[in-house]
Amino acid sequence: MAPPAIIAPSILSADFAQLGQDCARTMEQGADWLHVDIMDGHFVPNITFGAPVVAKIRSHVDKPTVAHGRGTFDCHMMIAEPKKWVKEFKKAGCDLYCFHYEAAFSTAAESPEETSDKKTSPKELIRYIHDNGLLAGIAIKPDTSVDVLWDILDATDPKEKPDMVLVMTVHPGFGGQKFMASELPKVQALRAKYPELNIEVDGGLGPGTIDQAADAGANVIVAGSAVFGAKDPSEVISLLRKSVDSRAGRL
Ligand SMILES: O=C(CO)[C@H](O)[C@H](O)COP(=O)(O)O
Repeated sequence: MAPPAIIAPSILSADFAQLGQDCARTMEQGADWLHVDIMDGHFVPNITFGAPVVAKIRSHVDKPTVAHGRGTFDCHMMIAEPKKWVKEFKKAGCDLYCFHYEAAFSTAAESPEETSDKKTSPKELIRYIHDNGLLAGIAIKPDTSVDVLWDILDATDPKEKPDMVLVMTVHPGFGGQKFMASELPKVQALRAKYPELNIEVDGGLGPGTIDQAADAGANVIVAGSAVFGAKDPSEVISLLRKSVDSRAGRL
């Protein structure tokens, strides 16, 4: 059976002038995780915020008591040099550090102050994230084939295996874009091979698109505009959860 639904509202659609309160309210409305979009203006053509802001909002939401538990900060690192920021985000209160495969061969520098000629690789980066006490996620953009993930998911050393895969259903950079159903065969292929893997989808998810994503096998659902723009966010969160859990035979 696929793992239970995890609903992770993307705070990209929150009111940044009252981010802490918006995050706390979303949790009260039934969210499991918060999806925290970090954009650096290089890897994607947009800039959001960094570790100091994550540290501030962390104080508004209780830390999870178990891995993958309620209150998990699922930090989606849309940044060009993911290894550089692992320690900073751990300190800030991130729980799950999800980097992009497309950025994973960048510099091996381990802090913003450091430079390095060495390059890292996805498996090395996952090991490094785990060694720093975080869960590790790996994300792929719409133009990236799911085939790049098999070798990583089949890593024999558990330290090099990701805890979650994120399949982007929009081109990363902005909220409120149209859902790309063309990405769902990637989710189907992942679910067929890994029944227990946490598979996250992100971009354009809401009441009108959730059934397709749930049918494909996604269980971690990111929704920004659909949740923060809803008249009744609790109702939307509950609808997303039901769609996933009923398809997984949990209801
Ligand atoms: O990663 C993202 C953009 O790069 C956002 O998380 C995503 O697009 C969510 O927004 P929405 O649900 O409004 O599409």
